Amino acid sequence: MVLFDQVSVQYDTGPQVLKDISFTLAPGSFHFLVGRSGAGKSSLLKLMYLGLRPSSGLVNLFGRDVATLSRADFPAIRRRVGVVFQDFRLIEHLSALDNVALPLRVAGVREADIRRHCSELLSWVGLADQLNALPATLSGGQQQRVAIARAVIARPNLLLADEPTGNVDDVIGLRLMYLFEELNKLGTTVVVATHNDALVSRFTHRQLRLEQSSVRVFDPAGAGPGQAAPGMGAA
Ligand SMILES: Nc1ncnc2c1ncn2[C@@H]1O[C@H](COP(=O)(O)OP(=O)(O)OP(=O)(O)O)[C@@H](O)[C@H]1O
Repeated sequence: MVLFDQVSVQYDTGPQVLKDISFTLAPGSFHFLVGRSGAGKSSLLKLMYLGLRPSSGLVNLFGRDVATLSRADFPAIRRRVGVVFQDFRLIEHLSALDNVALPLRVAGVREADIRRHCSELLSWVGLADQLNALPATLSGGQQQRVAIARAVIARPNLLLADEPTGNVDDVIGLRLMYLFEELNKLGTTVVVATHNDALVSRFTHRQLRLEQSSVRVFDPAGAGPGQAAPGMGAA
């Protein structure tokens, strides 16, 4: 599903943000991505949704080496990836429902089905009364839930969530995690980047730990720290 081999990232003339990172994500796996602020979590996620090219090394998504992809290949890959951005990136002139509907409209789903699916999911995340609200009229936590609903509505193969519980209270945070777990049970590979150690410790999912530009795979359910190498550890 995802393979990184000796991947490094450097922005312009700055220091290396990620250095020789190698890991694999097996289809259907669930990982937390943890590390202090500035450790490179968002950069690593960007590599997985074609938002950034590695400075060196190999990134393989869905069996394709991203270095060999042309711009024309991007939309098909991106349709398979749901992203919850740290800053939400909702379309300001569209209602909550129409923001969530975007991936389904791109996929050509029937309008009646779109309205039904989107209202059901928005109700499930506690926004039944805000279907027609514009993003600017919603709180940060409500906008975050709209962003999450938009990322999961089309059941992506890969879900990447950047601090998806950063703006909500613990109860809603847990509910959103359960939503990700449900999606994972249906086959979606999930990566959740978070600072929230308390949340991470409630689950036994594997962790990609970013420290000093390197990644280490930790399996709380297993024998302890593992090595991060292609074809093992996170698979
Ligand atoms: N577009 C960019 N240009 C230059 N430097 C960047 C850019 N994006 C990120 N960086 C730098 O790369 C490093 C890693 O940033 P990144 O956002 O990936 O970390 P993070 O772990 O997601 O942080 P946070 O938890 O605070 O969101 C930081 O030092 C940041 O300043």
